[in-house]
Amino acid sequence: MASNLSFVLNKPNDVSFEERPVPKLQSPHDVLVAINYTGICGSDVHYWQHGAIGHFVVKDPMVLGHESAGTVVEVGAQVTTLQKGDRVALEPGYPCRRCSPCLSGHYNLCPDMVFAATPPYDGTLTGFWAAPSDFCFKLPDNVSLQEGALIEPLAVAVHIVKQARVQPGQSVVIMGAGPVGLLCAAVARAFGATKVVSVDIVPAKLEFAQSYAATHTYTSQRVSAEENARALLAAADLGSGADAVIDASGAEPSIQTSLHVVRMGGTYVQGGMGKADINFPIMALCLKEVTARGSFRYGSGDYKLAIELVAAGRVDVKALVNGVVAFKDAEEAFKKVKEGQVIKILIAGPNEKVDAGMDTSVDEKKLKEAQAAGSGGCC
Ligand SMILES: NC(=O)c1ccc[n+]([C@@H]2O[C@H](COP(=O)([O-])OP(=O)(O)OC[C@H]3O[C@@H](n4cnc5c(N)ncnc54)[C@H](O)[C@@H]3O)[C@@H](O)[C@H]2O)c1
Ligand SMILES: OC[C@H](O)C(O)[C@@H](O)CO
Repeated sequence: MASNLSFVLNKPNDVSFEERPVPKLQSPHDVLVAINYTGICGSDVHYWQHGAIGHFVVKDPMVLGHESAGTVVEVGAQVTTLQKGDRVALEPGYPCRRCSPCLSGHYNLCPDMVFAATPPYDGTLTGFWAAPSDFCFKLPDNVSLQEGALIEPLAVAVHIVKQARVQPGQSVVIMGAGPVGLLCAAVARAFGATKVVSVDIVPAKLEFAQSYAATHTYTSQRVSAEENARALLAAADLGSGADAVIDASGAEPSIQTSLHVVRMGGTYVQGGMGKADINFPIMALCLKEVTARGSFRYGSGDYKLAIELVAAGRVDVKALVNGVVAFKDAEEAFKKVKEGQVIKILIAGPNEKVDAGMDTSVDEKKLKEAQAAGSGGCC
């Protein structure tokens, strides 16, 4: 059997490569998948740097990674939907299927969720991954395995935009032009929004957003939230407010501005995960009868729709990928994400050949801007 080398976080800033046993199928409904590509999420970087996100604390060594695509190498006796050789996007969280949220169709809210690279559970930066077959989504022939690794963050964006109930012809403002915000912009366009405004504090990110999916951009100012909102509405010609505002930054000033940007009776969605508690303009929420919703990971139908959007050419995920590195260079890739040098970088599986080296050249100006800005923080 090929290598099951795994990229393990031992403690903050201490990672190692370990050969681990190839996982066994736990049920006849499971499949074994050889991992081809894995993207890095802000939460992976946060665990690597801090060893914890909220009450999720890395106490024992944990394999990182949860944005993966791979190839089926073994199928359980009861699996009817997949066969060996199928290329799949992996949904990395497995709910209990028995609790009230699961039975009501909101399995992403399952309190007993087993989620990859969320302690105490290992992640997908490994050679082989065993998973329930209904959480492995076959990729159409025109969707590559590298695109498959982007389905996870795209499903996050699909869920957020669904929570915003975006309708054709509407205006949507998206705070944050990191991978999640950019993908929200692309999904909002695919849902028929005619005005999509990307907002960030880093001009270089907005330059990319404009070339990607945004119809308008706005550089957030260090002024009061009301003043910032007024300038944003004027800059994007949004009149008295946007139909929907999505926070994909987690930053307190962005959340505050959002409530002053949304129109009377509009919708606000909290997708970003920053500080647990902030000052929130609750009077604006009340007086404008704003509908506010949270958004957590993804649920029924989100992976399927994410794949369909890519297959149909409605969302371009390839444009976000700056490069692919070999498995042995995983820590370097983490450093590049932390330093804001890339939008998305993929790590090839330990048994995967990497043909072209990534372009590691760094635009010093963009890097400095990104480092100075930081972000709302992860989770
Ligand atoms: N809800 C979920 O299930 C879920 C899933 C994945 C990620 N997230 C969260 O979504 C957020 C975005 O994820 P990401 O990977 O794109 O992160 P990211 O850090 O790459 O992007 C955040 C962006 O927000 C910008 N920003 C910071 N302060 C701002 C401000 N005041 N106004 C406007 N923009 C500002 C940053 O410059 C950055 O471009 C993070 O908070 C992450 O934790 C949520
Ligand atoms: O995309 C899924 C997210 O990264 C996870 O929920 C993470 O933020 C916490 O485990």
